[in-house]
Amino acid sequence: MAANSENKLQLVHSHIRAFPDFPKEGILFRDICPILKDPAALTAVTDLFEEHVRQNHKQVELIVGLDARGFLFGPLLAQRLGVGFVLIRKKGKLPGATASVAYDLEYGKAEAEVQEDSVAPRQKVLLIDDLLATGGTMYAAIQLMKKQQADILGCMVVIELKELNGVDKLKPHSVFSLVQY
Ligand SMILES: O=P(O)(O)OC[C@H]1O[C@H](OP(=O)(O)OP(=O)(O)O)[C@H](O)[C@@H]1O
Ligand SMILES: Nc1ncnc2[nH]cnc12
Repeated sequence: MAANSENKLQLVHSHIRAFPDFPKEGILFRDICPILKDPAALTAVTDLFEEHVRQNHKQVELIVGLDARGFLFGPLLAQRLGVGFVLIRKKGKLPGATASVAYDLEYGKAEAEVQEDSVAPRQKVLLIDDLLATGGTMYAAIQLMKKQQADILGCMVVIELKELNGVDKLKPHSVFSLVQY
């Protein structure tokens, strides 16, 4: 990896905090708020995602972000790439006709929705979120994109919690992560 990219990764890494027992006992919560507070760190995240997409997924047509923290990184990346951004939201937040799917979280249960007219059949999409834990949220997003008959190019996250094996749940789809724990 180029020295420049390595420096950017270190900058991102140094802007992630860990909070034990949040939101429940036994969960080590990885907090990305310091990244958002430092423009250099947020630019580094966007640069690294952009570099990955330009090298591996030139054909991308839409960035699809997951509620809520995928919304913090996705639109910045989409704007850089000159493509659109689509929201996958928790149930009950999107107007109009929606498709939905239920899923399990590391610390609970939820239901995800997308507007039916947001992605056209065979559109090439990349999914983005801040963090991959069990992979339940990203798996639900993949199911929603399949319902839309999208062409899923891959998934991207800032943080991957490797011990939870979320990547296995998402196969054969690829997961690109900046920081791994
Ligand atoms: O891989 P998983 O086990 O599914 O967990 C990862 C998801 O959990 C967090 O979101 P959360 O549902 O807490 O919602 P928030 O973004 O609204 O805080 C995180 O931002 C991911 O979306
Ligand atoms: N450990 C964790 N830290 C932050 N967000 C999460 N979402 C699911 N697990 C998480």
